[in-house]
Amino acid sequence: MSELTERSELSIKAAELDAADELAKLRSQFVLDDVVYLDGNSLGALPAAVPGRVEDVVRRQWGELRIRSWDESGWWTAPERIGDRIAPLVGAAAGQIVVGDSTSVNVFKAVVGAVRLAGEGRDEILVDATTFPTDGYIAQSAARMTGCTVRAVTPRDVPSALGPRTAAVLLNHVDYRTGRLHDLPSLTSAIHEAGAVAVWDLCHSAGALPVGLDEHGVDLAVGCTYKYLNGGPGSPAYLYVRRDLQDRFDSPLPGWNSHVDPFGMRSEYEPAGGAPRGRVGTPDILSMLALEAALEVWEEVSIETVRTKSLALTDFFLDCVAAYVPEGRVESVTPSAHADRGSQVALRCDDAREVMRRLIAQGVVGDFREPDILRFGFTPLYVGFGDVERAARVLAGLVG
Ligand SMILES: Cc1ncc(COP(=O)(O)O)c(C=O)c1O
Ligand SMILES: Nc1c(O)cccc1C(=O)C[C@H](N)C(=O)O
Repeated sequence: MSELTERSELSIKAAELDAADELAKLRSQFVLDDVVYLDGNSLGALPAAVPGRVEDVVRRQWGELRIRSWDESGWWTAPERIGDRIAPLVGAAAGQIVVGDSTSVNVFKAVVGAVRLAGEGRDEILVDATTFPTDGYIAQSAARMTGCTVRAVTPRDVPSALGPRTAAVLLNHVDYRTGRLHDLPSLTSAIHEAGAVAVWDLCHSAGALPVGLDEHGVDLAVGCTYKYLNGGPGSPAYLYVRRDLQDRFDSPLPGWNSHVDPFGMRSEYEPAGGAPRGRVGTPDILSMLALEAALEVWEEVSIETVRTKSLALTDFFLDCVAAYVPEGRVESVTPSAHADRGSQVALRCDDAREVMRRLIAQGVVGDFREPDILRFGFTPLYVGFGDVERAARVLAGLVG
């Protein structure tokens, strides 16, 4: 088939897929221009509801109500309330997620908390060898503080690395570089069989695919909200502590916001019950309420529908790349099996840094990851099949 015929066939296919896409209407709920935005796995696009909400929070809630807003505008309870909004997206019942702090800080709370839950005689922390670096750094420090050692293990090798000394295992649900989706149900169950505590980092899966935290008995989980949840730059992260562990969860950062009686101003620490035990200090209200507005877009969306579209988008991108880009010029390092794929496609390419720079200059925004990865994230709420076809076509024009 000639290149031109192939191109028009894929363009027609893209138009058909867009016409049949039940999520296509959501794109208007985001502020987007004619750029193809495939970097929502780093920073999600701006939901149209956010600017007005932030304006109200600043001008009315802060400007007019001032201190009264802690009660009257629901500021004080925002961490748990917004946690409950995230909960269904990651398969958690209400009352187990608290929003606040960065992912890194929550990794620290979760890993130290996990080691403390694991109890005596367990002094090894296994960490995903392919992890996003911050998790590894934090785990190292958590280990030093708790008298543990850290061992880096590739997720698929975790079952054979587990033993009677394993206290906690920190894993990424989706690999930030390759887009590989790890098998959360079976790894969690192997960790439990060994008597250890499972901590999952959901940064690259929450809002892109079903996680099933409760269903799979995950112990602790953390995630950011600025990627597929579109909370905005630096929006607060979250911590999940499974309900039956909450009474034993011993936070290494027991700030006054997690006290059972914060305004009692007591010198003795007594932890609150439930999700608020994961709080630390005063919540970052402006970012948090921007996130709350951003989450409204999920009101009528099921995460299963999002997953179906996500897989269709990444499949279609791989098809378009295969059709347009000369063979051997780029190589996908993202698994082709749906069961192993998150919501991104990573293409290895020798001159990836320069190619991404030129792609961005031509209106296709992905990102470059060391050493040679072109990374494209597909946010089903606002990316369409026409975007996908255009991205592959522009890429082919650059590398062909
Ligand atoms: C898997 C993963 N964990 C953690 C982080 C970052 O943590 P923080 O929100 O503390 O910057 C990222 C991305 O920045 C990430 O991809
Ligand atoms: N959090 C980020 C930031 O503050 C600046 C630039 C990028 C980020 C990211 O989130 C990177 C992202 N976690 C990644 O997967 O590479």
